[in-house]
Amino acid sequence: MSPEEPAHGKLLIFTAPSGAGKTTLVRHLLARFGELAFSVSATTRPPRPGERDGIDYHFLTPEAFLAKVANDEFVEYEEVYPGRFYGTLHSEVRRIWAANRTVVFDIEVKGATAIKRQYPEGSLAVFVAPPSREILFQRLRDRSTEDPESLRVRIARAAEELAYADRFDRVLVNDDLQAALAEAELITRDFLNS
Ligand SMILES: Nc1ncnc2c1ncn2[C@@H]1O[C@H](COP(=O)(O)OP(=O)(O)OP(=O)(O)O)[C@@H](O)[C@H]1O
Ligand SMILES: Nc1nc2c(ncn2[C@@H]2O[C@H](COP(=O)(O)O)[C@@H](O)[C@H]2O)c(=O)[nH]1
Repeated sequence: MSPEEPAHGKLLIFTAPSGAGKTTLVRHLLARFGELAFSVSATTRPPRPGERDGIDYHFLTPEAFLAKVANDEFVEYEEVYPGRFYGTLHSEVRRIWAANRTVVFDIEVKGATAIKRQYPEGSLAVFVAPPSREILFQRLRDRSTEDPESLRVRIARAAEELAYADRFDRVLVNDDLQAALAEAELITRDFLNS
């Protein structure tokens, strides 16, 4: 923990391969539970249509991102795809805990593991599993956010990430969306009340 962080609050981590549905679940939970606040990650990838700087991500140049790395401003960071960095800022965790809220993360498996390692107390990590690899890849294709090369890289990485499921506290299978949203709500309510 960085020395300036206030008393340790709770952390709710949603992790999964790309396309499994963690952003969909997290958005729903943020609308449903006022106690939660989203940890806005920093990234060097360009914004997708409709994404807003400071809301969906802090969109940074590679130079600005690496300056923050050198300045020890990240809880964790990963080069998730070649040349594409993503990281959790200490300032986000501090901001949310200072407001007495629980930090919610939408993060890939290595970053989730790093956060769990740094905050073993007060954290819950939920792995969102797709019903099958084929459905996962189909969802990624249907989302239509990636160019063919990015899609290929995400699918290759997703195959590796599926093997991480057992390392987290809970596995939530995102098959029928309404059922998955209901289960995510139950998990969140139990965690907030714990
Ligand atoms: N249960 C579901 N049934 C059908 N489609 C779904 C379901 N859950 C999510 N989707 C759709 O699948 C796509 C991927 O979902 P989402 O963007 O939430 O995944 P993600 O895990 O956040 O991916 P990434 O890591 O790439 O950001 C989206 O188009 C979303 O609307
Ligand atoms: N290690 C981290 N991974 C992160 C962070 N923020 C997001 N992510 C994950 O990156 C991939 C790709 O995201 P996308 O928005 O380009 O689809 C996805 O798995 C995110 O969850 C972070 O701060 N650290």
